[in-house]
Amino acid sequence: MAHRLITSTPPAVRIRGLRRTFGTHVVLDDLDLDIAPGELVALLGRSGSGKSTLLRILAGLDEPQSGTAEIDGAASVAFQEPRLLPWRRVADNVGLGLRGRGRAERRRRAAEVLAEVGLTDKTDAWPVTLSGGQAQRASLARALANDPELLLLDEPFSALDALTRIEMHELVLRVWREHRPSVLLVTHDVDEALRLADRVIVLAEGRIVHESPVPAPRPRALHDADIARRRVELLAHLGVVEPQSTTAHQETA
Ligand SMILES: Nc1ncnc2c1ncn2[C@@H]1O[C@H](COP(=O)(O)OP(=O)(O)OP(=O)(O)O)[C@@H](O)[C@H]1O
Repeated sequence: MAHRLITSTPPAVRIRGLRRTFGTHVVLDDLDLDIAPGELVALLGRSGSGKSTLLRILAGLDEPQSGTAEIDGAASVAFQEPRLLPWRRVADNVGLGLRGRGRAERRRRAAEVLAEVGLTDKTDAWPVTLSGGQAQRASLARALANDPELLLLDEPFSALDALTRIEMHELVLRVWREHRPSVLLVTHDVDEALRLADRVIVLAEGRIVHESPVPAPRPRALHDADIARRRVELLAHLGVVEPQSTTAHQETA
């Protein structure tokens, strides 16, 4: 089943027939997906369903056995762990992706994106002195530094406490509104997906088994009937609740 977005503009990401196996284990199985320019897509799936593998392929960190993943422009990635180099100050970490530019230009751009994520006061700090939330902001700043057309986020909020996570949601939405990259956000958290995404997709057995556009304007109330119905639907596709409760909920929603 092909999952294509009907759009008049060419997609920012075009994935066709993607297949990745590890030995006999088929992780991605003939996967098709389009992401529109400026679209924020959340990717849900059970542990081991291949979410990170897909993201790594898009980031150029892994190769599929067959199929294509085309990106219109540059991609940057932020991981669950901030992955800051401990022997470099925050601004130098943020400037790492700006190879080919002079040191002064890297510093200037690092200062710009650090201001954007609210970390100006940590410009010259060592990574070890940052809180978890600050380190994740620095990681986001590094991903933004080269002004990517595609931002790949691999569970960047999952290790954060609930309040910091909400702050990060707001930050990502602000950055996204301002720069309008396409975003692919890998998450385990159905509510996070429903709060942030234009479209939520579910990966299982190497394929996209469900997708749910989320038309509600932001900020979103998670108790809204439409969102609540989508949550039950998504949980059913993740195998967390019985499919019949989706139907029951739909009838009452
Ligand atoms: N380098 C590798 N060598 C062998 N198997 C791998 C490798 N990378 C991933 N896998 C396997 O591929 C499957 C998918 O892994 P992946 O990390 O993409 O899943 P995921 O959906 O991101 O999981 P999680 O939510 O737990 O992070 C898993 O079964 C994993 O063990």
